[in-house]
Amino acid sequence: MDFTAAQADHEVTDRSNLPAALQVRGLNFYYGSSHALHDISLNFPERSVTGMIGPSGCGKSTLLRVLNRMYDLYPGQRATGEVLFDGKNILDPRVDLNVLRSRVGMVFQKPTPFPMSIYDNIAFGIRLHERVSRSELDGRVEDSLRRVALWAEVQDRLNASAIALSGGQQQRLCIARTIAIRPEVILLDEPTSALDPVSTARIEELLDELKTEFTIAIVTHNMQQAARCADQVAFFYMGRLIEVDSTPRMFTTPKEKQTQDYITGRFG
Ligand SMILES: Nc1ncnc2c1ncn2[C@@H]1O[C@H](COP(=O)(O)OP(=O)(O)OP(=O)(O)O)[C@@H](O)[C@H]1O
Repeated sequence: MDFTAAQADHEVTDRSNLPAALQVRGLNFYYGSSHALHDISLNFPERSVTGMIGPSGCGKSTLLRVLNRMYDLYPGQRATGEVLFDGKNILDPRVDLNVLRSRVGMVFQKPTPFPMSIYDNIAFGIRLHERVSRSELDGRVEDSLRRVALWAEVQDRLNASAIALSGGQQQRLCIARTIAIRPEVILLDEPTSALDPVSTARIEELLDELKTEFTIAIVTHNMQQAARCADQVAFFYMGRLIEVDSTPRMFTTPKEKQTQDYITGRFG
């Protein structure tokens, strides 16, 4: 891969010295008796993008779903170890999951707007977590839509159904919905895999802006995307974290042979 060309338009810097917003320590994860993640330890530096790459089935999405306890919705799935967020282990059963998920937001592969108006898609989550006046709500909706560069396209049809938006617009709406709640961390699971190249580029530009304020973790199959967007990249293989490093080092001088084989397209 031509790493320099992939990065040309994006600022990717070594932010690994920033304090970690999330610290994963000795994490193991099980789907029933199937051991899917093995002893993962990984820091997510604050106000940075961490890219998670690796072949299908290596555990990227599983790790992402641990970071906001999404797996808790499914019986038989369990995690051991620690994920420290603000000094507290979010795997602790006493953690309030509504609060956690308002602080650690998630955007999925397929855009998932609610079957309601564009305005209500954003307002819904805000109303769920806070008591705000109508004028403040209007301001928050507008601000969130502006942040994802959607305001100009939808300001005249805020009461129209979100389902009528294009796929790229829907995904930006889902990101707006997530940031409207003012989380600290945003998790994105292959957020552009269902989008065309123009919509993908817009989302990637957006991530560059959002990282000034939020800590971002993104799962991607697309190595050019990881090179363009991420400040650090973590490579997973068969449920293990093989290597994590700053993006330039990861793509130019990976330490492990498995990483090298993967990024040069020898498998995966
Ligand atoms: N609900 C489930 N029940 C049982 N096993 C599961 C479940 N979901 C995932 N797994 C298994 O856990 C492992 C990790 O899966 P995961 O979806 O995290 O991988 P991934 O790296 O995100 O893959 P992909 O890139 O294909 O999305 C795989 O072996 C998968 O088969």
